[in-house]
Amino acid sequence: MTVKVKVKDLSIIYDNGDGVRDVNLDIYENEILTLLGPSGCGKTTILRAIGGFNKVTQGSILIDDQEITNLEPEDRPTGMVFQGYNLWPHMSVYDNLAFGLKLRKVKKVEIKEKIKNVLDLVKLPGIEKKYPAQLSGGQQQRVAIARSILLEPAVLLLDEPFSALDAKIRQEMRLELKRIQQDLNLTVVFVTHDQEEAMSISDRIVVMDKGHISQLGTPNEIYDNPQSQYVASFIGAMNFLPTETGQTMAIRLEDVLVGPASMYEQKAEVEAIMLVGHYAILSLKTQNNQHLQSYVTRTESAKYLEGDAISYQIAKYQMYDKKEALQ
Ligand SMILES: Nc1ncnc2c1ncn2[C@@H]1O[C@H](COP(=O)(O)OP(=O)(O)OP(=O)(O)O)[C@@H](O)[C@H]1O
Repeated sequence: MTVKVKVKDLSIIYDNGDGVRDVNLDIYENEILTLLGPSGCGKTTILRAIGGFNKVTQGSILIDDQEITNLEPEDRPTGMVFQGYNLWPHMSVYDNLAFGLKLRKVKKVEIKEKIKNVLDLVKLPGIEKKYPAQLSGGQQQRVAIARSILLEPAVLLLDEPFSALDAKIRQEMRLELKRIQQDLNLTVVFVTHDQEEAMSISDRIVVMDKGHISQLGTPNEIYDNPQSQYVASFIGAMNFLPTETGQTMAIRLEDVLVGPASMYEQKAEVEAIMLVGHYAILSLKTQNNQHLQSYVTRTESAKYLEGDAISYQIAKYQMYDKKEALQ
């Protein structure tokens, strides 16, 4: 795999001491790499540094083996889309899209052609004459992405681009982005604090915690093998049970198998049944008064009532040292 962006020993320390420290990261060509973590963990700081919007305290950033650490944003082969839609409200979609191309002295007929093609790509054909205020949030964000793509960046940087959109449009936009990225073979660095979003669009995810990388891996690697309790708590749903040895046992909800009272060795009582669309979450109280949750199908959930005696088995779990505080 070709390394497109290399982040080497990068530290960015703000005046108040916050920031990111000693970040090392290789981003491959044609991948969507997501920086994921809670607010303030340093995702945006890294993304902005790649785009040239943050002063680097130490370390370097290379794109296609060329050092770009101190270049101005406009001199880098990157395109950035921010949280808001950042279209110019007084300009038509056409003028918004044409702006960067005109600066690059692209010929008028060519600009027209490129804008037509990119609007087809983001599935908004024929909206050249509209103004941003006449578009929905999702449409505006597609235009913002189209504007970045038009300049053919080597790397597309997206900072929570869908966070202002409602859940359904957000999901559609994820699929759209994945399609566009594959159509154009783009290298994308994506920032989000939404683990579901990260899981669904990324080739690889960087889970961040307080200015450093906690874990880097494919969505499956991170889901199946979280290397710390912090990562385990951040990705997907988990049961955390304290053990007698002072460690914490982490169990995915799908790894708690439940059945009638005689089925498994471990016994429990049904505390609550919560329907969540096509499946349900069964809450159990174990014999030593611990609480466990399990995913069951709707059909399965209909077999139980609160207070029923049932049995369970833990199919898979991981142990973490208690020393590591849950965040
Ligand atoms: N310009 C700045 N000056 C001082 N501190 C800053 C500045 N920008 C960010 N920080 C601090 O640096 C840390 C990392 O911030 P950053 O914006 O990168 O986090 P984030 O993970 O992107 O968070 P969010 O999801 O809220 O955007 C935070 O503690 C933040 O308060």
